[in-house]
Amino acid sequence: MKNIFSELLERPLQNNKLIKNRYIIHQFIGKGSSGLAYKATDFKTGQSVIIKQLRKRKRNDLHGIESFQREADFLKKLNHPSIPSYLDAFMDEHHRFLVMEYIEAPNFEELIFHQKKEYNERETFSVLLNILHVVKYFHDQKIVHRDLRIPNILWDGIRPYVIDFGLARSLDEQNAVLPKKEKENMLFREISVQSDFFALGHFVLFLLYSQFEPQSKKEKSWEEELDLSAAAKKMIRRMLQLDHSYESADELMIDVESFFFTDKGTSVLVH
Ligand SMILES: Nc1ncnc2c1ncn2[C@@H]1O[C@H](COP(=O)(O)OP(=O)(O)OP(=O)(O)O)[C@@H](O)[C@H]1O
Repeated sequence: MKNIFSELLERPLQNNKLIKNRYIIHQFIGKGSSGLAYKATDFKTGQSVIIKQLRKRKRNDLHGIESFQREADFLKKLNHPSIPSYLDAFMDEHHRFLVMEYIEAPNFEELIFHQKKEYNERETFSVLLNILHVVKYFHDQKIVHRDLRIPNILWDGIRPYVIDFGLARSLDEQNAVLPKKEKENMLFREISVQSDFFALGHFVLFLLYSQFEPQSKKEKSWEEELDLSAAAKKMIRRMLQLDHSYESADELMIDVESFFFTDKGTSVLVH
């Protein structure tokens, strides 16, 4: 009960509030499972930033603090134009905060469901290839994201951006004991590169379904509903681990690249 009330009473910080004598809050963006997010300006540098604030109910919870800390550590370690740069982390008497570069781009949830963008097969796999360059970068650093869902991938029309490393883990922790709720969702949450490909399989299906218009009320599988090339089906089946799974981002990238040399996929390569 206490948690429900403290959650309801957890009011976001007010616009124009100054924190750490440095950051001015402009806009409350939303509440996620672990924190509240704000758009702000660092008035020392003039830069737009995102400030994440650990939720009240998580601030004494070891898992909550650890995952907040992990996200800060991974962002510090990663240095890539498609991943927000780590800027700062600090505590005041009530809260923990993480500050990162603000990325001006809509996410795929916004693009598909609000802007009603549609993606055909070639466009979908072109977007995927661009994302795989980023995924390869962090997999090479032995980091798996474990939450590559449409709200966590942003797109400015040229470049993808991967945000929210709150569930990311190091591949060195492959034998770590996962919380029970993560165990129930092993294909998404396993500490392995395959869990990121599994999530990307679902990501690809979200993009492909943007063009889909149901012909009947009968529920069918994606393979029956979508009119896909054999190459596309094969890649998605492997990402979803219905057939033997991909071992690395390189292996998947080779398949995506060769898809563009088949009839269906001429030259929409954007890097
Ligand atoms: N670097 C960034 N640039 C722009 N917007 C961002 C950035 N990081 C986060 N956001 C925005 O803030 C929202 C919340 O951030 P994030 O997903 O990292 O928080 P979370 O608490 O882990 O949320 P969830 O539980 O939904 O995964 C995102 O949906 C996104 O719209």
